[in-house]
Amino acid sequence: MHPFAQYIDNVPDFPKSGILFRDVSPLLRQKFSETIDAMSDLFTPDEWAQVDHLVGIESRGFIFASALAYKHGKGFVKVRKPGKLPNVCATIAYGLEYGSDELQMQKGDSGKVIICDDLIATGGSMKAAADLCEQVGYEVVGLACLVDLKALNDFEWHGMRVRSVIQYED
Ligand SMILES: O=P(O)(O)OC[C@H]1O[C@H](OP(=O)(O)OP(=O)(O)O)[C@H](O)[C@@H]1O
Ligand SMILES: Nc1ncnc2[nH]cnc12
Repeated sequence: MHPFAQYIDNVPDFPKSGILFRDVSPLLRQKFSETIDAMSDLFTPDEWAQVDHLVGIESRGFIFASALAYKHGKGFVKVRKPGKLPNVCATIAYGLEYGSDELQMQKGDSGKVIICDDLIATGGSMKAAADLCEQVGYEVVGLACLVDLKALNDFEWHGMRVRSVIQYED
């Protein structure tokens, strides 16, 4: 087990019956810099050099995308839940482990992006974000999560796998 796992709370039946919620809040409280550095290490210096922006998926993805953008001197781009962004260019409905929702983006440019989130479960949120990035004009060159619930997905997008720091196999 990854040493960070001791700082992740496993909460049964949250937010719905049958969901085992992996709460990374204690890890962020106690090991924030180390966590961001570990996500940074998912990509080589050469890979970082070609990136223009970090994309964060609202809301927990904002934490990681913004910290990595600052660390690497890159731009920060938001994927948001409906009704929060002006000048929306694209909207996608999606399903996630415990519900369904929509994500939205503003028009992008031709920049290369890495999409960040705290956790991938079914992959619904990550797929929606990657499809949105493509629709609004970005080139997706990386997908990154702190936690991958591997039993719930075999996710890839256009042949690209998600890189993660911590994996749960069951
Ligand atoms: O792989 P999936 O099945 O799509 O689930 C993963 C998503 O679920 C959580 O977001 P949530 O929508 O709960 O929003 P939050 O970040 O605002 O808590 C998490 O932060 C991921 O974005
Ligand atoms: N099991 C889970 N724990 C934490 N966040 C989640 N988002 C979707 N599924 C989740």
